[in-house]
Amino acid sequence: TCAFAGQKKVLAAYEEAVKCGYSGARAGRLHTPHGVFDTPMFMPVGTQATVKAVSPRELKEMGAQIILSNTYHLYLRPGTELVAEAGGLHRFMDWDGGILTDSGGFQVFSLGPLRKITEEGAAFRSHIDGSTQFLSPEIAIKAQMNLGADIIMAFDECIPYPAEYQYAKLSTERTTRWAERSQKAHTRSGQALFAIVQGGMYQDLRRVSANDLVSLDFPGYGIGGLSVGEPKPVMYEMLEQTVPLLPENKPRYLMGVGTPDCLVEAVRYGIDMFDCVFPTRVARNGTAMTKSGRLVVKNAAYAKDFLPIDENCGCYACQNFSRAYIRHLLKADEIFGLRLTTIHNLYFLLDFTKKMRQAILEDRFLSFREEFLAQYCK
Ligand SMILES: CNc1nc2cc3c(=O)[nH]c(N)nc3c(CCN)c2[nH]1
Ligand SMILES: [Zn+2]
Repeated sequence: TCAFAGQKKVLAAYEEAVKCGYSGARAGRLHTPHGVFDTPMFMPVGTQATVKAVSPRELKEMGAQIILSNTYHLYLRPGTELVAEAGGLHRFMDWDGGILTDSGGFQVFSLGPLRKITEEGAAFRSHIDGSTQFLSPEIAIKAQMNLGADIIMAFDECIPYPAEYQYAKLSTERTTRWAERSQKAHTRSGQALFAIVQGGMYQDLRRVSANDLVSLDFPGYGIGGLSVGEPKPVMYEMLEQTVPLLPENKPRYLMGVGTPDCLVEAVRYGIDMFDCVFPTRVARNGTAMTKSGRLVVKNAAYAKDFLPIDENCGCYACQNFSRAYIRHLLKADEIFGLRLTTIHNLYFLLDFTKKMRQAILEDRFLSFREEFLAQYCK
């Protein structure tokens, strides 16, 4: 069922399937124009309209439901009007699953040499050609309407870590005003706009940010400003302060997270959606993810290891190739090597979220979490 909020049909409606006992963990289903998707879910990152080294067919095969693309990059190159002329991002990259675009709020501060932030927006220099650029809530929303993702994000400032209380306070209040401007600029029906909770690492600012954004009534909520170098216990503390204030019948998306241990903790607090470049990025330098931790398949130790990366893994790489073969490819700088480690790492995280969902539905999530954390060395 799709919930209705005000006069707009909420397309990322959230029907909660099961709530698990003591924890806030829940298994839900997310309704979008491109399908109904299961949560908890991991979203592979396809920053420039491609998940690096894998095809849409392979993504579908490994169970990807929603993938993420970045407005910042596509706005600078090839331009979001061009993508709109091509028929929108789904057509352009031949992906018929769900797409979520980030608003640029993070990339502006983490990529381009930042020029200046004002009430109006953020001026910066393009990391591609150094040209002076400007993003505001209105520009970021227009760009995302051009791209045509199923879920788009409000324009925000990801507060750096550490940050002074006063700066975090002023920035968070501005991000809330930017969320309201994002909402007013968002005129495309059939597309859900999520707000992004900020507040730095300050409990009171996190609560104010969450309450202010909830009163503006969005169909879903991102939790931003985390996984920016803070200690994990601080991230969990911010989740504990924030998640309970968000509506139970709306999706919660923890931005930029993360490793399996962070995922299982965040699901316990009630997070539904995740994205992270980690699995694809470490794959490209020859590191594979397993339930016991990382396996640097490039290491000499695996030169004559004819077993798969993980013999219990159902991915294309583990079903057909050995560690020795993948190590050989990586040492020889063969592109297929990167493809195999990427396929494995994405499959691992997609499968991990599926296993968490199953555990929640069978009301055994807390023991699943215990067993996983006991075996996984960070
Ligand atoms: C890797 N850590 C991380 N923290 C983030 C915070 C925000 C954040 O606070 N705002 C936005 N718009 N994006 C963020 C992202 C990008 C997610 N793909 C983050 N990534
Ligand atoms: Zn595998």
